[in-house]
Amino acid sequence: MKVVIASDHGGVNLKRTVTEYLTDKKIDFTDLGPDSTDSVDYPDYAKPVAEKVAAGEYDKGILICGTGIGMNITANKTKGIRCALVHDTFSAKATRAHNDSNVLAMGERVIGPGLALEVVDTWLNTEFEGGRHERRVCKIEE
Ligand SMILES: O=C(CO)[C@H](O)[C@H](O)[C@H](O)COP(=O)(O)O
Repeated sequence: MKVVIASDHGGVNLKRTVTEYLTDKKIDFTDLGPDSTDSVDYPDYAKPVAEKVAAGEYDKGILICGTGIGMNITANKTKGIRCALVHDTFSAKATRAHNDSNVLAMGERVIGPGLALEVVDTWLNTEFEGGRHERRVCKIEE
């Protein structure tokens, strides 16, 4: 699995925690930045992640800002992206199983690092169920 990840300044610390987890799990990932807490604009980082996932360069994307909301809104403007804003493991599982979400958005100012890693682990390791959900995902794409 190939993962692309980015944040804004409000998500850079949680992004470091997540990239350490990805490294530990030997998951192939690319970090599109930023590397510091200097203020940046989240659309500048969310859009490239969405475009790379939509183009098939990566299987999944992870976006982290203060709330996750701005990055979630931005990513979902790209055709083919189903970005889910998630801060609990039930939703992490459900959005993979039912929505086949291909980008995960989280907020560093919302969730602690321990739960965030559980969310990431659940989201990366849950398969799409297909069946009735396939029909609904097709309707989103239409
Ligand atoms: O996009 C967001 C809100 O929808 C993120 O939380 C941003 O990280 C936040 O807006 C950044 O705010 P700041 O006051 O410039 O740090």
